[in-house]
Amino acid sequence: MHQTVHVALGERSYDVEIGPDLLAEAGARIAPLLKRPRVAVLTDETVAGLHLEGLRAGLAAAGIDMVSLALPAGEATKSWPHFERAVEWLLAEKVERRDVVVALGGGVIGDLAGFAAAVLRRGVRFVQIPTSLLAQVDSSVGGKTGINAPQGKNLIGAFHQPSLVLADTSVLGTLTARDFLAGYGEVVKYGLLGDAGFFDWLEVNGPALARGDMSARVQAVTRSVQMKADIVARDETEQGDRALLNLGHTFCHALEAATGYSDRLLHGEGVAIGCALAFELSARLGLCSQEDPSRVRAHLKAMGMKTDLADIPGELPGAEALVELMAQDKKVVDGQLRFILARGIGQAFVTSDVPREAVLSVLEDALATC
Ligand SMILES: O=C(O)C(=O)C[C@@H](O)[C@H](O)[C@H](O)COP(=O)(O)O
Repeated sequence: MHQTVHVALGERSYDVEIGPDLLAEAGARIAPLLKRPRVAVLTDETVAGLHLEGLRAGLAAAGIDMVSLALPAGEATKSWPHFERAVEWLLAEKVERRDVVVALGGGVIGDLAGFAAAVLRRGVRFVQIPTSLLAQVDSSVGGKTGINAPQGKNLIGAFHQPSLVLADTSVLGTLTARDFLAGYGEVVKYGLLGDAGFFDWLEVNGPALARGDMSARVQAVTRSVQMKADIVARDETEQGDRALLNLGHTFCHALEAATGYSDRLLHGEGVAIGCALAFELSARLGLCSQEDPSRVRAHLKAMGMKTDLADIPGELPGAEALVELMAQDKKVVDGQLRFILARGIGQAFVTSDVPREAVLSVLEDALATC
């Protein structure tokens, strides 16, 4: 059942291994990268309780020692204080330039550990062991690392590719339903941005995925990672096409900032709502038919996911304030915001030709239902 996706980036190329029970094989798979049999593992407290001993045993089976630091779970950890703590710990552990840092966790840990590895002694290698669906299909692949700033999401960071990604699909079984569905938001994104057939497949197989069907999970993770690998190989540093992977994220990042990176809205939940809004905006601009946003929302709802701004608990700021938050988006060029819109399901494209009034009107209508 194991699959391998190769990310072709010249001397920065690496494999993404996907399948059940990979944690037990971690030592054998990481060993070829090591100059000495020792790794430093960054993780979070929740994941540590569930999977750190499994990783320790997998490494020990290949004679590899590990030291570990567990940070608090949650998006608030992607911030300067925890980043500083992680870097200082790696220095205290005397992690050397030829050593390997391991990120064991979801997107927060992967992004933070990757950024720590990028700056430690001006760059050490790192291995991603993503434990959430979101991290397996998205954040562990492609080398975007970083932390959030008070001004916005992921505003401080570096491109730093991992040397290997081990996506153990068995560990998805320990996710809460909420976390699994948040990650599913990123899976749906791939169908929406570039593969209508995959979206059709998800409409049929999404419920089986959520129930834990391992073969469906491996298939969905592999298709998602393959799509991401192809895009990243064409455009590693987001000069063009890579921005397609940002479908739904312009709205999402503004909503995450507006909710204070709190438990009110998980990143993947914001992506799902953001994709629904991006399709609504596309339909209103006459780019796609009105059936497309309806179909997107129908599938998200059928999966029991957050779809509307009304699904976010607590107060939200007004439409003007949300658009203002978007001004910090990394896709802004010469002060002009760029959006990922769609001509249909599977047909996303990047454009700066979006009237501010159209964005405001989509948001005002969405806020009116809150
Ligand atoms: O890898 C990418 O490129 C993406 O845009 C994938 C996104 O799903 C991911 O959330 C990414 O971290 C967002 O990047 P950002 O540059 O918009 O912060």
